[in-house]
Amino acid sequence: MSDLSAQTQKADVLLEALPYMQGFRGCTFLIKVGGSAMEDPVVVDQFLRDVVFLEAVGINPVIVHGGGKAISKAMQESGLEARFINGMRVTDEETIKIVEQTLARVINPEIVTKINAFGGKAVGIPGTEVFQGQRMKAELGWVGEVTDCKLGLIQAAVAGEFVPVVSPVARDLESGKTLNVNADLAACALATGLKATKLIFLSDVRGVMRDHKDESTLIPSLDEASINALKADGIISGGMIPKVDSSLESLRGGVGKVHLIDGRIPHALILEIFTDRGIGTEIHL
Ligand SMILES: Nc1ncnc2c1ncn2[C@@H]1O[C@H](COP(=O)(O)OP(=O)(O)O)[C@@H](O)[C@H]1O
Ligand SMILES: CC(=O)N[C@@H](CCC(=O)OP(=O)(O)O)C(=O)O
Repeated sequence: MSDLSAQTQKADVLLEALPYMQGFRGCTFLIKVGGSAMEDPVVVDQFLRDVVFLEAVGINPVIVHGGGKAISKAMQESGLEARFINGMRVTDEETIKIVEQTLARVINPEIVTKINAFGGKAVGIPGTEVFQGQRMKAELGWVGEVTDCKLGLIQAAVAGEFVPVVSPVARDLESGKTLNVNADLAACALATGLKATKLIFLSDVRGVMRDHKDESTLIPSLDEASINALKADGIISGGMIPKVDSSLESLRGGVGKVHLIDGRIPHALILEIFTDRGIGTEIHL
């Protein structure tokens, strides 16, 4: 290929992105990055560069991060066994300390530092400053659901062109203590509060598939009726259930569209948003 045609191809790639950039200027995208998509530091770097790119073209990215795998590892190092009920970590007094420490001292600062290193501006915001909650079930201990979001800090950060990076913990309205919140549910609550144009989940699967183990069975687009049918058939199970259920709730609450993408694919975010063919599963009402 001649130098000139290679250069022209680069221009074509940029021009394919142009209508998306024009359409999304000033829009808020809530991006949830799961612990399972944060295993490989090279891919995390690529993802965070994409976030800086989004911000640079006038989109307002807001990040809610998980950290389930890192929390389980920290528990193991402290001699504690991780236990889950329907995807929720059973969280006793000792566990909530580990959850808070892992999120506040390891995961959150890592994301903030990297965004800053890539030339963006990020600010870490503890979920307790944003999410108000209540305990879910006695058997889960200090696990909460979000009852309200305080948007002041997020809006101030966005106005100052900072990317807010929020951890999945909430302030318990009754006791004032910290509650451990499933990061998917925290992301949905915040996306709804912000009326985000898009809610994007980065996980460790291609999207919703008919057969987990066969990527060629990826389902590109889903609505409420098809989700219910797939759940009834047991095709959507485990960790995917809270993701799709809370996604539908967010859509009903005013979020524009939900995307499930594979965070292990290099530059998954840019590919999903700025190219004509998405790479994951799109959920709409
Ligand atoms: N139909 C399905 N398609 C894809 N993944 C599914 C499906 N049903 C269940 N899953 C499970 O959902 C998991 C993703 O949810 P989860 O583990 O909670 O991710 P994260 O840690 O990123 O939040 C997948 O790893 C997969 O095991
Ligand atoms: C209540 C509950 O289960 N909280 C989660 C919070 C982190 C999370 O959800 O992280 P991922 O997105 O990486 O799974 C936990 O303790 O693992």
